[in-house]
Amino acid sequence: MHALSPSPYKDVDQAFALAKERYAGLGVDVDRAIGRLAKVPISLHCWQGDDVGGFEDSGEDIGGGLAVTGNYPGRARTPDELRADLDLALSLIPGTHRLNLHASYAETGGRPVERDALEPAHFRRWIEWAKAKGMGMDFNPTYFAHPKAADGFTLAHPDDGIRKFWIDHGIACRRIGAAIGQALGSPCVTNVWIPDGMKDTPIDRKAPRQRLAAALDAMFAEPLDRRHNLDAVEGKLFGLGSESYVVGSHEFYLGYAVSRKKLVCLDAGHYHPTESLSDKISSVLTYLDEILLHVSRGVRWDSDHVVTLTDELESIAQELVRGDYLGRVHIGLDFFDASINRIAAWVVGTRCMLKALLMAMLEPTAELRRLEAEGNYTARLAMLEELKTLPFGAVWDHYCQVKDVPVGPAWLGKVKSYEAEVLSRRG
Ligand SMILES: C[C@H](O)[C@H](O)[C@@H](O)C(=O)CO
Ligand SMILES: [Mn+2]
Repeated sequence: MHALSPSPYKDVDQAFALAKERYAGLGVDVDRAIGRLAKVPISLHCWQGDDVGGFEDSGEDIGGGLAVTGNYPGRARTPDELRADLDLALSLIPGTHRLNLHASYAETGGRPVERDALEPAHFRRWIEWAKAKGMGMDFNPTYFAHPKAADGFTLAHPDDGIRKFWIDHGIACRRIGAAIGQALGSPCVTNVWIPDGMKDTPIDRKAPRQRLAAALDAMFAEPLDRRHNLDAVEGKLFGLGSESYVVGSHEFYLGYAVSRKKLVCLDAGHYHPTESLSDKISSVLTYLDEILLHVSRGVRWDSDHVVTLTDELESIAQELVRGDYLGRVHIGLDFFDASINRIAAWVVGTRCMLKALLMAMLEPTAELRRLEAEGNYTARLAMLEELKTLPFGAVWDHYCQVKDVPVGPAWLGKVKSYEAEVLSRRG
């Protein structure tokens, strides 16, 4: 037990010792699994903390076919509040992680700065904050909540001037991404998602896609050091108000990423409900060196519910571990829920992602592979079901304890105290 860990669970060590024996009986080295998990950063998205509001104070609606529901008190209203909330969330999640920031979270000293004129200096305080915590950062141009995106088109806009504005925003953001990556000594994944699409059946599906490809080429023209910045492109099946046609579909971006050597971003909420992100990982990694994940949870029309330990989350983690893909996959989260405590949402989602990875790392994969290769599908199925009730929780509790974060639901008490002392005082 970690000397500094005040845990209400006196039996964590004992349970861990028994669990370790159980896993060892299956040939699984629990300590190795824990060591592997500790090396996996999850990129926490800033936008869960303030309902995707950002700090531009432009008065614009979120737009872009995105919707945040709920009015739980305590939304972060300033960058300092958001950083304080993230500080608390990160203190309740085992391991060292990353921050995923949107361009609309710039700090411009109260002076409005247009998005095509943003510079690394506007993110200096975020970079300093991450550096002090030994964290890396990822970045996103913001193609919504802006008058020039009000008609639902940005990089595929038919108007040359508007398209140019958004290309220049992308150029500015790639430079900011590179500055972040250089400052923090870890490549920044700069992910492009645009809302462009149509509510009803378009006549011309072709021209907007041709404009988007050309706009992306112009935006990506400047070569940047891959040690500092990695470009990613994120597709989507539909959005609110773009139900019939999305210019940047999955197929569009997969083709773009393969032909231009970019990362594709797979968002778990962006496919037809009968499709699963987990099945796409090994397909796209056959052709791409690296990808970005936006781990989310789609529920009916909404693509962005808080991540929980679902079968699909377990499958995603299994694919990453079984395929030995962790060095090629950047794991980010993407959800926004304003109906519950926003810090708790980060903690639940990130802890679930880590739990799923740990479960996958505790799998006797070599043995399961052997059964499959022998065609022994009966034993494969039986083993997969038996593995589900192994004492995984005891290993997770031990991991939280050695990483000096609360074991079990004890973290919720810290969030509730912060809610009473800090969040409830926000207007
Ligand atoms: C706020 C993000 O950029 C956004 O969620 C995007 O990644 C997305 O998934 C849009 O549906
Ligand atoms: Mn996403």
